[in-house]
Amino acid sequence: MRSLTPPPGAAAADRHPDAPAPGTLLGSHYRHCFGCGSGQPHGLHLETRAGEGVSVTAEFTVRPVHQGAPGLAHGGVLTTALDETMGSLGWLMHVIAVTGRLETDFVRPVPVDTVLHLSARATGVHGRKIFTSAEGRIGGSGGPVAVRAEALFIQVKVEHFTDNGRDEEIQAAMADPDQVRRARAFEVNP
Ligand SMILES: CCCCCCCCCCCCCC(=O)SCCNC(=O)CCNC(=O)[C@H](O)C(C)(C)COP(=O)(O)OP(=O)(O)OC[C@H]1O[C@@H](n2cnc3c(N)ncnc32)[C@H](O)[C@@H]1OP(=O)(O)O
Repeated sequence: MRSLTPPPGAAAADRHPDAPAPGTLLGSHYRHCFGCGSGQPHGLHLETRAGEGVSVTAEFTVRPVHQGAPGLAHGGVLTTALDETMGSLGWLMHVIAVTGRLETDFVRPVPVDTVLHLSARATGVHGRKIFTSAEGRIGGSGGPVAVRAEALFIQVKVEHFTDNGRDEEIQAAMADPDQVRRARAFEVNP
C-alpha cells in the first residue's frame, strides 16, 4: 500500500504569487464537472473558496439525489466532495494535477439537507506528487467531523486531458472564447 504521508525530503506546497486572495470564491473549473459545475443538475455544486497558504474551504449541501441509505448521503458522493475540494488546491499552486490515490474515513452518517463544511490543504510536494488532506464537518466549520480523507495528486500535462478525453467535450472546451474558463476547464492557469 503506497503511503499518503509526505516522505522525508518532501517540500512544503507553494502558493503561487497570482493565486486568488484568501476568501475569494474560486467558482467552477468546468461547467460540466460533477463536483462543481452548474451544468450538472444532479452534481454536487460545490462552492470553493481560497484559504491561507495552499488551503481551501467549500460547502456541499446534500440533496435527495445524493442518497445511499434512506435519508443519508452516499459514501461515494461524500468522497467525491472531498476529492473535488482537494483537487481545487491545484488552482492555488498553478499546477494541473489528477487524483492518483484517495482514502476516506467515514466518521458519522450525513443526513440529507446537511450542509457539509469542507476544508482541504496541501501537506507536501515530492516531485510530481502533491499530498493533501481534507475533512468535512456538520453544522459549521467548528462542527463535528463527519468525513476525512487523504489523497495523492499527480501533476500531469494538459495532454492528459486532450489525449484521453472524448473529442466532443475537448473540442467544446477548447473553443470556449472565455480565456480563463477555457484554461480552467483543464485547470491550466493563464
Ligand atoms: C475535460 C475537462 C477535464 C478537467 C479536469 C480538471 C482537473 C481536475 C479537477 C479536480 C477533479 C477532482 C480530481 C479528479 O477526480 S481527477 C480524475 C481521477 N483521476 C484519474 O483519472 C487519474 C488516472 N490515472 C492516471 O492518469 C495515471 O495513473 C497518473 C497520471 C495518476 C500517474 O501516471 P504517470 O505515468 O503520469 O505517473 P508515474 O507512474 O510516472 O508516477 C509518478 C509518481 O506518482 C506515483 N503514483 C502514481 N500513481 C500512484 C497511485 N495511484 N498511488 C500512489 N502513487 C502513485 C508513482 O509511484 C511515482 O512516484 P515516484 O516514483 O516519483 O516517487
